[in-house]
Amino acid sequence: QQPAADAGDWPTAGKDPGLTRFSSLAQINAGNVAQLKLALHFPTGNDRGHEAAPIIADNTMLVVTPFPNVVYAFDLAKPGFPLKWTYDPKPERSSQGVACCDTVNRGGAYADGRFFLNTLDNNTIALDVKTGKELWRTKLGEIKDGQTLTMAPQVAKGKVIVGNSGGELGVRGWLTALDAATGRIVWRAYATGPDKDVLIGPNFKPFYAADRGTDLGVKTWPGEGWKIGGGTAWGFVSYDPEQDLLYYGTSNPGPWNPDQRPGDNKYTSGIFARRPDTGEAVWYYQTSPHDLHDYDGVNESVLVDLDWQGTRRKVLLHPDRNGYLYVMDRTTGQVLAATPYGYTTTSSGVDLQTGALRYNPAKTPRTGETTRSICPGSPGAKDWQPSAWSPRTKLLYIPHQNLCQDAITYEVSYIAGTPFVGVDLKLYPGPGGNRGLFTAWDPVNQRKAWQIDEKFPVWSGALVTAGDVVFYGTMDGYFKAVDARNGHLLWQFKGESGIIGQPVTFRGPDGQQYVAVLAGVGGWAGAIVSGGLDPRDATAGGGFVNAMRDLPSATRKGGHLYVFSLNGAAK
Ligand SMILES: O=C(O)c1cc(C(=O)O)c2c(n1)C(=O)C(=O)c1cc(C(=O)O)[nH]c1-2
Repeated sequence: QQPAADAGDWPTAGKDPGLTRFSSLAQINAGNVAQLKLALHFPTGNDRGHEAAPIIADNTMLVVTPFPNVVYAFDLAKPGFPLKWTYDPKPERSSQGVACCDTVNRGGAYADGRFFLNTLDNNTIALDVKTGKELWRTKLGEIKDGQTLTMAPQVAKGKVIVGNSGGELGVRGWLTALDAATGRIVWRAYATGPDKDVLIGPNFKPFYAADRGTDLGVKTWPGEGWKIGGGTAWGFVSYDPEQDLLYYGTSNPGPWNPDQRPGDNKYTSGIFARRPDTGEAVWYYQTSPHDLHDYDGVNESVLVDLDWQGTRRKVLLHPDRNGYLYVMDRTTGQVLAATPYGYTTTSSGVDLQTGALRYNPAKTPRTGETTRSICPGSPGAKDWQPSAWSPRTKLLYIPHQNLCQDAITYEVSYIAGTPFVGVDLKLYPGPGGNRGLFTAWDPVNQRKAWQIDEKFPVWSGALVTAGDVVFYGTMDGYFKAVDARNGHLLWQFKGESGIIGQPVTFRGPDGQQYVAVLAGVGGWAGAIVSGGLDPRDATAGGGFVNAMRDLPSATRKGGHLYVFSLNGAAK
């Protein structure tokens, strides 16, 4: 939506502040993409899930690995893209023990000659892109409390925006802004607790009555439950310079067992709009009040302008884990539409008058009981894997999954730095049996334009270009290019490991268009391979192992950077 400074670069994970993941480059198009050739293959030597978006700026490609979060900088101005420098942040090893879902990292962000990254052990670091020299490092949290950092930072108005992880360990969630020049913490906004901690003041104007009130971050919890109540901010953050608002989602409340936390559990599992200068909250909308199934609210909000029922509206598109594709007025937080884009048994719709999600009472987990056919399961209709928007086709390209689950719920005690869940899951394929879907969604007409079935969950990001080509990867290792208009497969490449990374495209100094993606299976969905989990234990890996028993025979672990172009290797 907002044009990037240089269309040939890819400065932040979402490409532009609105997270469209759309590139205006069109050298590679639907007619010639079948001729793509490998231009660079770089094994990272790291066996964990590779979720990062390569970042392109200053003729440099910057890649962050999973723990130990090594940064590789490639010189795009030289033939063959040789390494320019590497940087090892040497994070504390114990951080691996508290990461919920593999030891992933979703990549860094570039601004003004600097590269910003988060390490699993809770540091945000700034590097000089020319030299790889560390400029500053700020510690933001404690491993012993169960905190980690996995998200890709955003940069807005000279600030680096970072959110924590640890919603499965009773971590109290926050979003923090650091001064990009010095690393000083400018503000921190908690998701739970009194208004002063949540940075709620006189300018907080939620659209729906259910989200209005004083100190709801305390009053919607039993006792002091808000102190260990989750609401982390581990997803992508979007920024609208015109509205001067940041948008991001908060994670699930802790523990998962809903009987232990009666109330709405504000401000978890919802979307915040905040001012980047002060962190002050402007609106909030709770997608899943009193979240019953770990649906979170962290999925990306893509900022687009739409012709909506006769008027031009500034909206955000938010494909939530709870199964609904929300079209919201991003200036007010009003829900204009909430349409299921996956199979759902846990609710029967969203009331557009009150904003309330209509839960199906038959699917409410109760302590001591087993609840069956919870659809979507806890990873939701879509997890963290980000969608892409094309202003040409006016479609949102959503990589996602089709999974249901049975859940056994029990009482859990809080012990700092250990799982605070109280639910054992067993995930399995949803209707049709295919575990993955790639959906092109038309938000104006609130329907699918086309859809591709995939065997495994589609756990990679999506990329769309002005050449009307959409790219995504599969967990069994295919990197695919499909026609943005109809989903027809145009090209595919089989990589050495399953793909859960975020594909990007850029123009090299030689004028050629390149496409880059990381392979390296893992994350929550691929933990059976990257973590070597035992397929006989159905509840292993948070219950995901049960749905992925055939993944180890379809791919193997290992990180690889692949770069493609029409003419092959960079000259
Ligand atoms: O609540 C949290 O703090 C938190 C953190 C993370 C993470 O940091 O990776 C995930 C989740 N929750 C989560 O619910 C989830 O489904 C998930 C999947 C993945 C992944 O990388 O595959 N991470 C996470």
